[in-house]
Amino acid sequence: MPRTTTPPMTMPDGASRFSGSTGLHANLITTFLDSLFGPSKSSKGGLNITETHEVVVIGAGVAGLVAAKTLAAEGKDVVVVEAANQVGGRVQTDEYKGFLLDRGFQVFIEAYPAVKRQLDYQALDLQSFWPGALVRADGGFHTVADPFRRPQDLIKGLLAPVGSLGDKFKVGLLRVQATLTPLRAIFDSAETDTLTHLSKTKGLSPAIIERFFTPFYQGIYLAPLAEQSSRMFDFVFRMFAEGGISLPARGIRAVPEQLAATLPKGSLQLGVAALRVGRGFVELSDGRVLGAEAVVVATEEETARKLLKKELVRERPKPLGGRGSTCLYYAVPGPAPIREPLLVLNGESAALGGRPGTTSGGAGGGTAGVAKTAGIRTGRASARGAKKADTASPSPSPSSSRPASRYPVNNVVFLSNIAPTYAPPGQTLVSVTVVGTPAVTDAVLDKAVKEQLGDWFGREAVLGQWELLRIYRIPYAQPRQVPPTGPSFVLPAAVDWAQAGEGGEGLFVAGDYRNTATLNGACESGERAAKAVLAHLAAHPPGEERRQGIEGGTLRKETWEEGDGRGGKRIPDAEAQPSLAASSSSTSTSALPSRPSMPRRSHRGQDATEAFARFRQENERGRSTIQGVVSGMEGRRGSPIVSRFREVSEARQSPVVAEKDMARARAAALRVVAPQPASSVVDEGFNLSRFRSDPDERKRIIMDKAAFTAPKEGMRQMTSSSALTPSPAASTSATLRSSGVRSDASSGRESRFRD
Ligand SMILES: Cc1cc2nc3c(=O)[nH]c(=O)nc-3n(C[C@H](O)[C@H](O)[C@H](O)COP(=O)(O)OP(=O)(O)OC[C@H]3O[C@@H](n4cnc5c(N)ncnc54)[C@H](O)[C@@H]3O)c2cc1C
Repeated sequence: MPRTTTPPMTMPDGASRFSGSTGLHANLITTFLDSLFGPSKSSKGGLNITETHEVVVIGAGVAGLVAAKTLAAEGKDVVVVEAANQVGGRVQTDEYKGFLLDRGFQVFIEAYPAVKRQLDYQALDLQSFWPGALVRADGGFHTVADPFRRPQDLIKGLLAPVGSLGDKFKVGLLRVQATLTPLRAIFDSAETDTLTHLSKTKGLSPAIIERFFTPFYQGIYLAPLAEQSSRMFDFVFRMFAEGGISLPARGIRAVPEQLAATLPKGSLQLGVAALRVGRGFVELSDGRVLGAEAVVVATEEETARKLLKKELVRERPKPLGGRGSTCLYYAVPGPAPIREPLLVLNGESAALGGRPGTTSGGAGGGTAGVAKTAGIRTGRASARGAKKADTASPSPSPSSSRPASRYPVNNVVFLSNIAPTYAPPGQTLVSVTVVGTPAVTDAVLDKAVKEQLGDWFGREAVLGQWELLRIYRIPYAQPRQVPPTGPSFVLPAAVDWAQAGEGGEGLFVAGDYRNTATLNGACESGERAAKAVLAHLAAHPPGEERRQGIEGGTLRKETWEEGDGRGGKRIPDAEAQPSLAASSSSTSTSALPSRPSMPRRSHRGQDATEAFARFRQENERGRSTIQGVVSGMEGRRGSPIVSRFREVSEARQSPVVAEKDMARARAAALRVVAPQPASSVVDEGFNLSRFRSDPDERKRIIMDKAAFTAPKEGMRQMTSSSALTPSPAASTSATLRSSGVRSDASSGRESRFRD
């Protein structure tokens, strides 16, 4: 790909008149102002970069939030763009009539290692399930508890008609083995499907598979056991053995909300979708184009494949596809018919005609059956389940005479038994999970569910008192993970377009489809993407991706105005003022990299010019503190530009800088305190772009003591030997040190500013 030349940089009114060292200062200051004032514009190749960041993350699901959190914690200037109006992606909770309704029944598995690293469990106020389940079989409910954690239920468990004594012994062994197997070994192990794994490898009987493992794991995988990797079974089984399952008291949405709360203020942009992604830029649905050193695409697989076509398609020619689930919520007056905080499983799968070796199982067959009764087409997986269920041999259980079509439920939970906060006082919240998304009306589904649960909990109560609150149909709840997943179970975090000769370095991916289809997989892939981004940023000087990623072309005569709070909107060419690029004739400006220019309209442009002029005056008097500029502009207190200035100024001068200001202040400091060469160097054509990108150039300038002017107040000249290190990361930290930023050695973060 041809390297594009750097276009002339546009300057705010007045700035282009400066030349020589003043001109350079002007450029540095303009750069600084850009970093302070947010959206501004640079034109390149028909793309108008409206603001720039070190990293843009696309998607505020758990994976994107973890990536952003990790990067922000390292002091990176990161922005997250999210198409929806809230964070969390698939992890959502709605409040309705005083109930907390998670969008689809989900559980919080406490042992997940990456989840543990990322979340503060205490703050989530986790409300626990009892370890085990209540299995509906043979017309009654039977407790199957984890004897290691609820030994008091051991006898009940042994007596339950859910498999033989031999089965129960084998499950105990399986549990011990699981905790002794390293996680890595699980994902490296020979792989088959879960049904074969349980029946053939582990030697479990059809009874325990059908009555316990099928509804339990089908509720997790949202797919028949025959379509799920045995590695996933071993992983999740181990997680259950190691820790509890629970729900945050405020609903599952507390998970992404906690992650989002760690991000710097202003770094989340909701309700704006990424339309196009390339090396160094992201084009958004509101018309803006963000420039970035690195871009993390943390959407679901389908969108990621649209945004990053070539590489993801080559990586996996066909997408994994998704699995759906349907969740019905009911309000029940008074207490629940079952008081224990337990998951209730439909162990009557035998009644549905399922058997090991088929893919039926309780809900799979039932779901399709509902649709079949209603004469409506279902999704492929459900239909397959129905076919097998219909042809299987009948069970000897008392329920066997019932037609499968009437029994869609996979599992039921009286959620307010687990977390009383999920229901208003005096009421019970019931969640009912149906695997898949049956193509039947809500009324048909509600009727089928109530009929089944009427048999379980009493027809009069269920049909007469249970009020349907909402039905959530989620066609894409999880990516499918059908064996063989092979060595690519965990996919790489970086998209190496450069390798393909297409210059795509700086593009990264995250999401549960690149790992296990769980919260843990999402967290882990977010962590890995962030790690890859950090390595990339350390190896590539700032500006490189943006400069190289946007192909050459003509400058668009467009400008921007403020107004929508997200960086403004386009003003048609005809209304645009004459291009500033044309009036920017200074030699020094043309030598600069593709920094965004200041918008020229309204108070913002005036303020920028005024701030700049004020800054210059202060600078000449050796008082180039930002505070000086702010105090000089007291009269314009109401103006957003002044308050923004003040905010950053205060952050920079306070002894302890809040996390939220760190990234922006760091970026600002990097630009402002870049060494200011004397006029001789400027005359040679000091090139900030080259200074940033070319280690030799940087070294040359730094080594040439004569090339420096005396540092101004509040800015220290770089003297430490580490400042000479050609690595951009080292240069950055030296620069920060020179500006009074103390680096916290243990965390690698800058933790403090001083003037
Ligand atoms: C019903 C249900 C039950 C589940 N149960 C469990 C469970 O019990 N345990 C468990 O561990 N996991 C469970 N999961 C899975 C878990 O929730 C997911 O694995 C995880 O949330 C995926 O996170 P993600 O960040 O990879 O993707 P997502 O959450 O899908 O996030 C992707 C984000 O990208 C955004 N986006 C998409 N396109 C664009 C664009 N062009 N521009 C900007 N933004 C865009 C989306 O709006 C979304 O916010 C369940 C999921 C569901 C739905």
